[in-house]
Amino acid sequence: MKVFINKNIPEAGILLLQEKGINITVNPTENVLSRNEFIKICQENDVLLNVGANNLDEDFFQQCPNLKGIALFSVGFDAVNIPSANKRKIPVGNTPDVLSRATSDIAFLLMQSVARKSFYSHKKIINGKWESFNALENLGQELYGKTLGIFGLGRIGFEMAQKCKAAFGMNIIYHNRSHNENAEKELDAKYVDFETLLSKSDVLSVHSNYSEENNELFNKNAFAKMKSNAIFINTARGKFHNEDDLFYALTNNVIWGAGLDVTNPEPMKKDNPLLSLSNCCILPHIGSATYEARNAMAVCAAQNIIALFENKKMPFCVNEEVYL
Ligand SMILES: NC(=O)C1=CN([C@@H]2O[C@H](COP(=O)(O)OP(=O)(O)OC[C@H]3O[C@@H](n4cnc5c(N)ncnc54)[C@H](OP(=O)(O)O)[C@@H]3O)[C@@H](O)[C@H]2O)C=CC1
Ligand SMILES: O=CC(=O)O
Repeated sequence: MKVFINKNIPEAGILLLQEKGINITVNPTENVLSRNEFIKICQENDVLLNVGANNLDEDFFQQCPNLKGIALFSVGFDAVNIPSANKRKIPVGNTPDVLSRATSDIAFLLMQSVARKSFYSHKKIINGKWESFNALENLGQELYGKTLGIFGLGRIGFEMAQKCKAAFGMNIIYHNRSHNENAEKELDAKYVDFETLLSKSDVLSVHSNYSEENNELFNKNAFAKMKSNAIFINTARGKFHNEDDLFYALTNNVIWGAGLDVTNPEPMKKDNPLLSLSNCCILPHIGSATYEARNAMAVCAAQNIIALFENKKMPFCVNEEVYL
C-alpha cells in the first residue's frame, strides 16, 4: 500500500507508519503543489494523507480511481465531497478531540483580545503611537457574567464554553440542530433558536462544522440582529461569515468587535481592510497549532492509515456508512 503525504507532518505519525512497513512518500518540495501535480501523485498512490485545504471534490475522485482511503490531518472534513467518497466506498478519516483544547484556547484568546483591543494596542506601540496615559482611551469591556452564545456546540464548542464559564462565570446559550445534553447538564447550557442566539449573545462564537447550507450565515442580516456590544468570534471556517458585511458591521457600530482564526479566502491578503481595524483581531488559522495537538493529530492520521492497511475500520472515520 502506497501512501502520499502532501505536506510534512510531525514525526510521531511518520514513525508509526514506518514501524508498520507502510510505503510513504512525503511531498519533497516546500511548495504547495498545483492541482494537476497533486492529482498526478494521488493517481499513483493508494492513500492520501491530506494536510491543508485541498478540494477533494467529485472531479478529484473521478481522476484518482486507485484511491482506497483518505486520512485528513484535520477534524473538519468540509473540503471532502463525502457522497463522492461513499459512492466509491472510500473511508475518510479525521482527527477529532485531540485538537479541541488548542482550538478552544484560540477562540478564548481571540475573545479576550477583542474585548481588550490587545492586537491594536500592540500595533500602536510598534507604530510609535503609545502616548501619555489617557483615562478615556483604549477602553475595552469586561466579560464577567456575560452571555456566551455558541453556534455549533460540539467538541470544541464545549471546551470554549467550559473555559468561559470557569474564567468569567459566563452564561451559556447555544444553537445546534440537536440538543447537546451533556453541555446542558455539565454547563447549564441553554438551547435557543438561531434568532435568540443572535439577539442575546454578548459573545457569539462559531464552532459548527461548515457545509454549503451555512455559507455566509453571518451576514448583514445576522449582524443587524446582534447586540451593539457583541463580539463575534469565528474559529470554524471563514465561509461562515460574509467579510464585507462584517467590515460594515465593525465600522458602523452594528457590533462591537470580531476575532477570526479563519478567513475566506486563506491566506488573507495583507492589505485586507479588516486588518486595519481597532476592533478586529485576526490570526492565520492556528487553532490546532500546538506541539501537543499536532503530534496527536499525526498519530490519529497514522492510526487511520494503519487500520486501512490491516483491513480494519478506521478508528476516526467520518463516513462509517462505507463499512455497511
Ligand atoms: N481554527 C482551527 O484551526 C480549527 C477549526 N476547526 C473547525 O471547528 C469545527 C468543529 O469541530 P468539532 O467541535 O470537533 O466538531 P463537532 O462535530 O464536535 O461539533 C460541531 C457542532 O456543530 C453542530 N452543527 C453542525 N451543523 C450545524 C448546523 N447546520 N447548525 C447548527 N449547528 C450545527 C453540531 O451539532 P448538531 O449535529 O446537533 O447540529 C455539533 O455540535 C470543525 O469542523 C472545523 O471546521 C477545527 C479544528 C481547528
Ligand atoms: O481547521 C482545522 C481542522 O482541524 O479542521
